[in-house]
Amino acid sequence: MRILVTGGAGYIGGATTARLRDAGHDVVVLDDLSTGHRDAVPDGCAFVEGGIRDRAHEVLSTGVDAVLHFAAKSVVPESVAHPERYWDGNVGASLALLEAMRATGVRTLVFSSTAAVYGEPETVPITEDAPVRPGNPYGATKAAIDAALAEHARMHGLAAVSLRYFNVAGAYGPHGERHTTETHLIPIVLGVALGERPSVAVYGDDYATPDGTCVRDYIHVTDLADAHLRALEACTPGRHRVYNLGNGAGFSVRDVIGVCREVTGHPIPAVAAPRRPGDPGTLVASSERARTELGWTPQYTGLRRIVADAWSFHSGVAAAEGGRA
Ligand SMILES: NC(=O)c1ccc[n+]([C@@H]2O[C@H](COP(=O)([O-])OP(=O)(O)OC[C@H]3O[C@@H](n4cnc5c(N)ncnc54)[C@H](O)[C@@H]3O)[C@@H](O)[C@H]2O)c1
Ligand SMILES: O=c1ccn([C@@H]2O[C@H](COP(=O)(O)OP(=O)(O)O[C@H]3O[C@H](CO)[C@H](O)[C@H](O)[C@H]3O)[C@@H](O)[C@H]2O)c(=O)[nH]1
Repeated sequence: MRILVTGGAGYIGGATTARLRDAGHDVVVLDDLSTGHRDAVPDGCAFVEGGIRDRAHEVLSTGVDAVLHFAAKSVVPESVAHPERYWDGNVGASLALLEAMRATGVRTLVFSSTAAVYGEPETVPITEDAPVRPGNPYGATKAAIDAALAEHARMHGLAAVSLRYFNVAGAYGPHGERHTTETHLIPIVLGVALGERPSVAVYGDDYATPDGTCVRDYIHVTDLADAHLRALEACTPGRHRVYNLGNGAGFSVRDVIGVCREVTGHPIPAVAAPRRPGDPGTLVASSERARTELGWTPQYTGLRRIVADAWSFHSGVAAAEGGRA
C-alpha cells in the first residue's frame, strides 16, 4: 500500500512509519516539524514538510491508499492553558484532512486517539464502552475527532479506526521519544539517570492505589505500531471502530521509578510533589476487543523491557550529543 502518515516525524508516527516500511509499504510522511524532528523520518520514506491544512490535499492527490493520522498537539497542561490551540490544531486540522480525503477519494483512515477521552474511569480495566468524559481539552479534542470519524463513516462511507492508546513508551530501534516539552514519566525519569535533571517529582502519593501513586498501563511502541498494521487491514467502508490499546497491567509511578533504577543502575532521586491537575488515579486498558477483532497480541509486555528499550534510545542520543559537543 502507499500510505500517508501525518506526524511521521514525531515519536509514535516515526516508529510506526519505520514498521510500515519494514513490512514493505510505501510511506510518505507529512509533518510540519512543530514538535517533530526531520531526522526522525525513517530512511527510505518520502517526506513533505508542511501542515495538514496546507499540503494534505496535494499529497493525497499523488495517489494514496490509506492515511495514518498521528499529527496532533498532545501536551495536556498546554491544552488546559490554551484550549483554542487544541481545538484548532487537532479538531480543525483533522476536519481539513477529512475534507482533503473526500476530495481526493481516499477512504481509509487510522486515527491516534487516547485513553484521555475516558477521564476518571468508573471501573478498570477500561473497555471501549466506558463513558467518554474527558478531563482536559486535549482529551476533549480527541473525543470530538472520534465522533467526527463515526459520522463520516456513516454519511460518507469512510473506513475508519480510532486506536485509543494508553501510555506509550519504549523505542523501535532508533525511533524513541524526544519531545522538546517532555511531560511523560519514563523519559523524565531516564533524564534524571542521564544527569539532565536532578530528580523526578512524584505527582501525588495519596491516590487510592496500592502505594498511593498513580497507576498506568504502559505499552511498547513496537506493539502499538503492529496494531496500526492490523487496524489498516480491518478498516471497512461505512464503519468506524474503536480499540483500546494497552497491556492490561497497571504500574505505579513508584514501580516505574524502581524499574528505571534497576535498568540504569542510577539512584534516581524522587521528590514528593502535589497532584498534577486532571490526573486520574488509575488507567488500565481492556484490549480484549483488539485481541479478538484485530488478532493483536502485544509481544513486549514487561515493564523492564519497555524501560530498557527506552534507555537504549535515550543513552544513545545522549552519547551522540556528547560526541558532537
Ligand atoms: N505519547 C503517548 O503516550 C500518546 C498516548 C495517546 C495518544 N497519543 C497520540 O499519538 C499521536 C502521536 O503522539 P507522539 O507522542 O508521537 O507526539 P509527537 O509530538 O512526537 O508527534 C506529533 C507529530 O505531529 C506533527 N504535527 C502536529 N501538528 C501538525 C499539523 N497540523 N500538520 C502536520 N504535522 C503536525 C508534529 O510536528 C510531530 O512530529 C498524537 O496524536 C497523540 O495525541 C500519544
Ligand atoms: O514528572 C512526572 C511525570 C509524570 N508523573 C506521573 O506519571 C504518570 C504518567 O504520566 P504521563 O505524563 O507519562 O502520562 P499520562 O498518564 O498523564 O498521559 C499519557 O497517557 C494518556 C493516556 O493514558 C494520554 O494519552 C496522554 O496523551 C499521555 O500524555 C501520571 O500519574 C503522572 O502524574 C509524575 O509523577 N512525574
